[in-house]
Amino acid sequence: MKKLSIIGMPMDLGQMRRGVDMGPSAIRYAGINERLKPLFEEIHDMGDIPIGRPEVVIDKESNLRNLDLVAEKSTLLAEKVDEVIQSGSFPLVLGGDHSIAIGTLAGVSKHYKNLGVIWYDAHGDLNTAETSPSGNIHGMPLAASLGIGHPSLTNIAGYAPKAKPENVVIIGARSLDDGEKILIKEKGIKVYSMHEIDRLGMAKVMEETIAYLKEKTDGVHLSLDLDGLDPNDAPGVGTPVMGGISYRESHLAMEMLEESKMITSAEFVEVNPILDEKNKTARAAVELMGSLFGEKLI
Ligand SMILES: NC(=[NH2+])NCCC[C@H](N)C(=O)O
Ligand SMILES: [Mn+2]
Ligand SMILES: [Mn+2]
Repeated sequence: MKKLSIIGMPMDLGQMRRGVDMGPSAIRYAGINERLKPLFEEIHDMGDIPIGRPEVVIDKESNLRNLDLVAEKSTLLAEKVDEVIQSGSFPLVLGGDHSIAIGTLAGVSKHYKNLGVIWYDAHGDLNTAETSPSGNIHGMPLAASLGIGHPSLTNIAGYAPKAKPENVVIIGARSLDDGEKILIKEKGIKVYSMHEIDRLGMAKVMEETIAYLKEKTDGVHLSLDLDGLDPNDAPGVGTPVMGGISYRESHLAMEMLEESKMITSAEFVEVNPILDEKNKTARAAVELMGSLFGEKLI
C-alpha cells in the first residue's frame, strides 16, 4: 500500500488505569512519522478522535463501565476508519485501551466479506458483561466484534458481527478468564498461547497463522495489544502478564506478516506512558510498525 493514514484514539474509558489516553501522543513522540516515512508514498496523520474528559458512568443495567460513551466514541472511530479505507489508504489506529478495537473493526469490516483478525495479546478480550471479572470493556472487544455481548457494543455502525470466529487467530495468550475459555472452545477460535509459541517457535506459529488465514479471508486486521509482549520489553501497559512474547519474536512476527502481504489494517493499543519506562513501550510499538510495513536492514 502506498498511502498510510494514522488515526489517534486517545480513549481510556474501557478500563480503570488512567494514562492510556496519552498513548497516541507517546507513539507520535517516539517518532512514528519519521520512521514510517521511507516506507510509504504519503503519510497522513489525521490527528485524534475527540474523546474529551467525560466522567465515569457505570451502566445500571449491565454494570459496564462507560458503556454509552464507549459506544458513542467507537462510532466516531468507525466512521473515520471507513473514510480512510474509501480513500484508498491503509488505516493505522493508535490506542487508547483495547476497547477501541470495537470501533476500528466496525469501520474496517464493512469493506470485506471475510475479514481475518490477528489478536496479538496476553488476553483473549472475549468477555461479556456476564463473564467479565472487572466490568472493563477493554476485556470485551473481540467478543463484541464476533457479535457476542451487549447490543450497544456489538451493533456499532449498524451491523454485526464484524468477524467470524473461524477467521480469528489469537497469538500470545497467557491470561484467560473462565468464560473466555468456554467461548474459545465453543466457537473453535484458533489460539497460539505462550505454550505453542515456546514449543513451535514464532516462525512456525506465523507460518501456520498466515496459511490458515490466507485460504479464507479477503483482508486481515492486526490488533496488537502491547501487553502481548513480555513486560520486560513493554512495561508501559495497564494489565501486564509475565512470560510474554519477546521483542525479537515480535519483530519476526511483523516481518512475516509484511512478507505475506495480507495485512490490510492495524492498530497498536494499550500503550500507557504513565506506567512506561522512558517511553520504551511506545518506541517498541513504532519499531514493530517499521517491520510490519517493510523496513529492511540492508
Ligand atoms: N485489553 C486488555 N488489556 N484486556 C485485559 C482484560 C483483563 C481481564 N480479562 C478483564 O476482562 O478484565
Ligand atoms: Mn487486549
Ligand atoms: Mn491484553
